[in-house]
Amino acid sequence: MSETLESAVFKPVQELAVDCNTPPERYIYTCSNEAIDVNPPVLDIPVIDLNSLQSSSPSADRELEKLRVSVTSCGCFQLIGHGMTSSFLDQVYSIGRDFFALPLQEKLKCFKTAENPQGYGNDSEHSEVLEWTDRLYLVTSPEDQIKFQAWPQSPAIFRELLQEYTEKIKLLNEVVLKVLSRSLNLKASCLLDQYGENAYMIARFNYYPACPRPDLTLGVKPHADATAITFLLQDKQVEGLQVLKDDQWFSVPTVPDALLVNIGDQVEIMSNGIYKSPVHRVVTNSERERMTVAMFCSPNSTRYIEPAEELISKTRPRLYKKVKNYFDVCFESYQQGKLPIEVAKEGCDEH
Ligand SMILES: O=C(O)CCC(=O)C(=O)O
Ligand SMILES: [Fe+2]
Repeated sequence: MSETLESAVFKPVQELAVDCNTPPERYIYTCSNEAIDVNPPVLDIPVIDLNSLQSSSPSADRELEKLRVSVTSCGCFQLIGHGMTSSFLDQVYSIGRDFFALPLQEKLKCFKTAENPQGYGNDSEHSEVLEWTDRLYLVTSPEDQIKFQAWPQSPAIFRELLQEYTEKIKLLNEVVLKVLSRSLNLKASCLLDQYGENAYMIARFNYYPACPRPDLTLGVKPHADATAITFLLQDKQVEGLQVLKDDQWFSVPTVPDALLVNIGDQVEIMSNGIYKSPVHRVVTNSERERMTVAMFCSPNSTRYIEPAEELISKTRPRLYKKVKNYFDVCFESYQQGKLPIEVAKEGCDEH
């Protein structure tokens, strides 16, 4: 490999975790006064069956109501009946697991750079509190944004499988946006029309090595996803995701073959805040590594999104302004030390 400046200072957490008794200072999460609770109560997240939602039987209405309640109360739901087989999801999962099991030299062939943030790496070049995780971050759609040079050559099936998964999630995302519209009493195409064509899809394989002190470090710090929708393929063996609800952390269980569907900031905006993008974080495990595959779906950066007209009224005024390229909003918010959703709210009545 040609060693870049970035890869020279890169410290994979995977390597750090070997023979580590205490995480280095930079990984100690000091941003909260409370200790990290690795075993909070379990969140009762409804399991939504897409087959049942799309059927013409009366159970479809019940399922739609369950979806509405679930998204209103926790901003996410567990989706089954999505049409992807268990063995296909296992294959998607294993291309990530196999990639992180490669020797470092091999993984570094996909190393991200300052010019191209896609690829393998973590945030160890940054100075803030670091997260106990390594990642493989790849734009998978639209085609002209894909940087295949950052995609692993090994395992050999990686590219074909991730592209197949992308196509399946693309279709699933459209269906989910339609059922979310219906659950808000909007016409089925309402959210999808705003979402538009040539949307962005990003795959992020999150690898969390076992950590000697889960009470001191986080796999991912508290955040809300900047997406429209996130689909998360969880680790079947090891849990770690937590969602903040009513100012308390809850752990998210893994449901076999379900995809966890997370409402992102951009659906929060389009729904005029009826659906909230949940704040979540990831805790580590002292015994076992964990890996997840997140698929982030967002409108194309040229697209404007705003609260649906039908959801604005005298009693429920418009809460967010019209925004374009939410990644720019995120950057602006980061510079101002605010949450992106707060920036989307500023001066909304002026637009
Ligand atoms: O790994 C997880 O459980 C969640 C990861 C996550 O929140 C993210 O990638 O945005
Ligand atoms: Fe997230």
